[in-house]
Amino acid sequence: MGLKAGIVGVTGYVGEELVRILCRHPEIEEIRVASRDFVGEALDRVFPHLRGHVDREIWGMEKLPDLAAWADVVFLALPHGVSAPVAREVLKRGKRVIDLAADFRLPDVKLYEEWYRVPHGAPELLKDAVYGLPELFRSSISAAQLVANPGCYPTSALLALAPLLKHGLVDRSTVIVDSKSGVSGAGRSPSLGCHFPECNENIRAYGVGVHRHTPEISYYAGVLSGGQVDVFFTPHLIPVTRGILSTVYARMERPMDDASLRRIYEEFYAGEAFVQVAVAGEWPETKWVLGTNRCFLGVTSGAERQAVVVSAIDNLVKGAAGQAVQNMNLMFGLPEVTGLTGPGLYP
Ligand SMILES: NC(=O)C1=CN([C@@H]2O[C@H](COP(=O)(O)OP(=O)(O)OC[C@H]3O[C@@H](n4cnc5c(N)ncnc54)[C@H](OP(=O)(O)O)[C@@H]3O)[C@@H](O)[C@H]2O)C=CC1
Ligand SMILES: CC(=O)N[C@@H](CCC(=O)OP(=O)(O)O)C(=O)O
Repeated sequence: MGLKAGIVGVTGYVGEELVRILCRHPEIEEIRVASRDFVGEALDRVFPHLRGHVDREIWGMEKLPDLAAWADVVFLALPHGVSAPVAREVLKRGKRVIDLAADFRLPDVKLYEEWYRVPHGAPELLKDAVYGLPELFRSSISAAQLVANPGCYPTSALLALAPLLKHGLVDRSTVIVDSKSGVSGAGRSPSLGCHFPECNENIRAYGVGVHRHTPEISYYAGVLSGGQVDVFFTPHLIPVTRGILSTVYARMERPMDDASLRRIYEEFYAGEAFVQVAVAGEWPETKWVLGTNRCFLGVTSGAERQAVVVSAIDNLVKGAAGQAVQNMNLMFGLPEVTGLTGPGLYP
């Protein structure tokens, strides 16, 4: 097909992961990249592991109009608040945008500004944005000009919750999402909390009760179930580089044995290339998904009518760059798995 892909924010972890995936994608003809710092540098000087694979100069943000005019699709791996006006510039030139930040994930400006505490940079575009979680919202993605790639925690939580919610199996008044993330989830810019002596050999909850992924999980859980879902979400930082493990708890409306619940999950995700339901007695681990676009789910129903679902993803792949490429494949009519297959890293 020969697609031209632009990546803005290439010097971050998500931008780099996009390059890593797209440079092996058989339908990508060329990649051009932009960022704020390192302008004029060769990308393979910033990331020597890309040497011999992608040989590009990093453009500054002033070249955005050129990038947009040239590209078929532009990925925005920028912080929230920064990406919305950039999306507007690209869309103005008739090109497709996949935004990996949070600017277009929530349904309205009020909710966004309440949780993100910054003014929305392009509110007029919200109505056109499509939430890019393919396994749950596939039909609207292919025609979209603007895709809001989901947050990493919401991806892990919503894939775990969807069968329960779609089938009306659980009490929607108390859904608990307990998540652990590796430190790459916080991006490449140094911060005290991610400094090695602070986060190594340590586990800490953060954003308790106020994390900005809470409304994203609640809103799309509500869309899936057709009613309000009260989500209690707590993320934790753990001393690994990549990976998210989310454990989701909900009270079942009626008793159901393990095998029946697992069958519901297997049927729900039958035919999905990237969602695997673990066999009985297996509990997903982050090492099962590292470097892959997979989500591994383990499920059980306990004696007290509780459903417990364990969900493992790689935050940078299914939680970000891989899912964005999955969305690109859908938007351009390519097989959804193109450029995203193959086993991950182990150990
Ligand atoms: N890390 C993860 O696991 C996930 C991240 N995301 C989201 O993806 C986006 C990128 O995340 P991540 O790669 O981790 O973040 P990083 O902090 O690693 O990278 C951010 C990138 O944005 C650039 N940038 C920052 N500010 C500006 C600006 N004002 N103008 C232009 N460029 C700017 C940075 O450039 P420079 O190097 O020049 O400062 C860098 O290239 C964020 O919105 C994040 O929330 C989503 C899912 C998962
Ligand atoms: C470990 C860690 O810090 N994780 C990040 C998740 C980043 C992310 O994916 O969030 P957005 O794309 O919604 O900004 C956090 O909790 O803010």
